[in-house]
Amino acid sequence: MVLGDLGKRINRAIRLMSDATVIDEAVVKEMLNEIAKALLEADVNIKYVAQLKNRVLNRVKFEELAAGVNKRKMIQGAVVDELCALLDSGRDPVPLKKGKPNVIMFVGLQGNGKTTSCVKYAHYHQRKGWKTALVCADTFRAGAFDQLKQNATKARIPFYGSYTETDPVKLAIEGVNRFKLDKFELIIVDTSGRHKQEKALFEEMEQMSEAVNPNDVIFVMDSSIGQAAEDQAKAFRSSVSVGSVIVTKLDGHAKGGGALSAVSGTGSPITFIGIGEHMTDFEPFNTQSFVGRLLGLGDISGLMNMINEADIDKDVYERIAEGHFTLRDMRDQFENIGKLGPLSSVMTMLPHMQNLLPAGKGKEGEERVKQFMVIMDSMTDAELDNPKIQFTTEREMRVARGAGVFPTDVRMLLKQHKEFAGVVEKMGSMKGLKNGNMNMLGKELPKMINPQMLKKMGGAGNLQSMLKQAQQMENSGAFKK
Ligand SMILES: Nc1nc2c(ncn2[C@@H]2O[C@H](COP(=O)(O)OP(=O)(O)OP(=O)(O)O)[C@@H](O)[C@H]2O)c(=O)[nH]1
Repeated sequence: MVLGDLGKRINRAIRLMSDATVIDEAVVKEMLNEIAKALLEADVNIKYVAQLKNRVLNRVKFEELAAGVNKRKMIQGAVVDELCALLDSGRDPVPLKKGKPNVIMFVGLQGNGKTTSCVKYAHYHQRKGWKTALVCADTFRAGAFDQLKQNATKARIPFYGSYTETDPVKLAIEGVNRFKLDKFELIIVDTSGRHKQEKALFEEMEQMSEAVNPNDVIFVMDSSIGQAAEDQAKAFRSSVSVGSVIVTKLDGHAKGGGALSAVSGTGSPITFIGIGEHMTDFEPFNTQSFVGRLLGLGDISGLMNMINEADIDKDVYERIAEGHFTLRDMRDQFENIGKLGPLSSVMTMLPHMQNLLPAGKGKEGEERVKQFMVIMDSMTDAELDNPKIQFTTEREMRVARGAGVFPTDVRMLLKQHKEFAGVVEKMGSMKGLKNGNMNMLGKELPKMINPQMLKKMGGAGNLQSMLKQAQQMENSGAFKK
């Protein structure tokens, strides 16, 4: 999870408070001091940290609390709400209009991730069905057009640019007009940056904005500058009408929390975050979801949206409900998860699941899943489709050779499959599960899971509440079949 350490420290402070025999003002103050320390180390401005502490304390008036009130839950809720408030700009982003040409201009300093984010943004919307195109109006940095061209080609996004034209405004107008004629719905204009905020950059931005009349201006900012983001965001806002912000490089910076809160403090909504160099290392930003994942509480509604949007094979869930789980089903499952997004991100959407992936090990888990898929690709159809398959040592060695791995890797895969298949078989024998009886599943599933793993998932209670949330989402029609 992005900012995993910050989340873990806040979580630990909340847990210590919850474990205290008596929860009084002193215990709550101690918890808030720990949370404040963690936030300050993430470079959150001291003024916001003090505000958060005061607001939580004001909400928990001990002398006025009625008997029987669940103090732990109430205090936890207050902390979550105030963390959300810390990241909430109070303003909605500019909505995009389907079926119309939306011109979006990207601005930011050089090297902050503007070009990369333009392509990620285009790719994200293209996957959601928007007719999207890119215009490279960065004539300042040599190589900017090549970078955009290469990435746009990889993502199959139409683009416009020139190696010879030196006037960025002229280029932008030509590109936007061409794509408007072709009825593109999202026309993204990448503009030049500079190493620092300087007159020439702001003048160019103003001219460009007047010329292409954008529906939205997105400011791209590197999170590594922490709370200094406030001044940068204000400077850009005073020059062009910035509608929203994309905060990049949150994958590697301890100061990310400071940057996010500082930007929100300027009143510009953060719409996306960049969490790596790859095209899919890009996530929509929503305060509730972000705080939920930061604290390991999960984001079931975000996960359901991802599942609905991804083109995944849902038949495998039917087979599981019937109690069958072959190696091919396991392969399909891995493929489905891969379609949702990076494994490390998907895991944080499930409550307490990030505990299963130790800090910084998300990529390792992803590599392991990829390796398992290569191993399964070296098996025969008969092996993949027989739920009770037994491998001889000879076959294990042959499959390992075919996949270019060690026989121990093959054995590890078979062991995992056997464990899953066992749970699935027991689930299949439970009457009512096929009709989606989550209550029954909530009671029975904890008995089938290895106790250590169950503990890491937050215990039986958490598993039940997770299933309940999923059921509520399903009942509300959020999960389309
Ligand atoms: N780790 C990480 N790297 C990123 C992220 N976003 C961008 N980068 C990297 O940051 C570097 C600079 O990104 P660019 O997109 O070229 O920056 P730019 O703002 O367009 O720069 P100019 O075009 O010169 O203004 C590249 O190496 C990117 O791969 C991110 O979210 N995480």
